[in-house]
Amino acid sequence: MEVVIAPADELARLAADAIEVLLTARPRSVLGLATGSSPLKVYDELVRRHEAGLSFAHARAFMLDEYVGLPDDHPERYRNVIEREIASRVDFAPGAVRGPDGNAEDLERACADYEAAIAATGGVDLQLLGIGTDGHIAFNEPGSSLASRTRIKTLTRQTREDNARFFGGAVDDVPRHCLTQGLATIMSAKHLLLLATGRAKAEAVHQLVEGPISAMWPATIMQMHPHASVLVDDAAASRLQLADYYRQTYAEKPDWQAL
Ligand SMILES: N[C@@H]1[C@@H](O)[C@H](O)[C@@H](COP(=O)(O)O)O[C@@H]1O
Repeated sequence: MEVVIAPADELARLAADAIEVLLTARPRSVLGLATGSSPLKVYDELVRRHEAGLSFAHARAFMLDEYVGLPDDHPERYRNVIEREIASRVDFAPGAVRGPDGNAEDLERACADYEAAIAATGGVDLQLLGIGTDGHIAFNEPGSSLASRTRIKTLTRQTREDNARFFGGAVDDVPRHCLTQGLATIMSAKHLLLLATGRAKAEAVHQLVEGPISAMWPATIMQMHPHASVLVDDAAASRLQLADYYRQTYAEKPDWQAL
């Protein structure tokens, strides 16, 4: 696991670099897109690079998760968030960006179909991730099976309170259920790239990088991934025990070594 501690703008550039290198080498790559505020600067940076010539025309993308039961046109439905923040701003082909269907009549079937669709592409090449204050990735809340696949989950009160800011502050308007890629689904991606900024994420980041692997902090499963990059700002890094070592490692990183 590589930990990079840097200002948020630099983190966004590093993440965009990794995506640009991938798409340039293999235009048909499969990207994993995340919602939440953490990846927004990365998406802005990708849009700038798209305007400078980077193409997504042959790429495909899969979203991590979706609320259950939000109307199709609700602005906070993750499908609409991804469309607004990135998909509509670059040149993905129609139908190239997919998410789990939180309004399907048969939700279990929708989860199984989603797993099959990801597998049919050969799997996600680079998965962007944020982290919840309780250590969730996608919507894998504490207690999630470390071997889980896409399924229905119940959101914790903490996550609904954290996300209430997207619903005008009204926690009761935040859905109680979601469909989410499981931890094993996420672990199948070839490169995991997690972004976290702000002091509210400091404990979750400490557990993710330095805690024991446990379903209580689901993101800790990333310690088992052979290629995981954790990009954090000073505030999110403020509880890391080995912060000096991570800073030194990044400062001494050879020029030829990518994330
Ligand atoms: N399902 C999403 C996660 O994918 C995201 O990583 C997390 C953190 O969000 P933010 O980046 O806004 O802090 O919140 C949500 O619950």
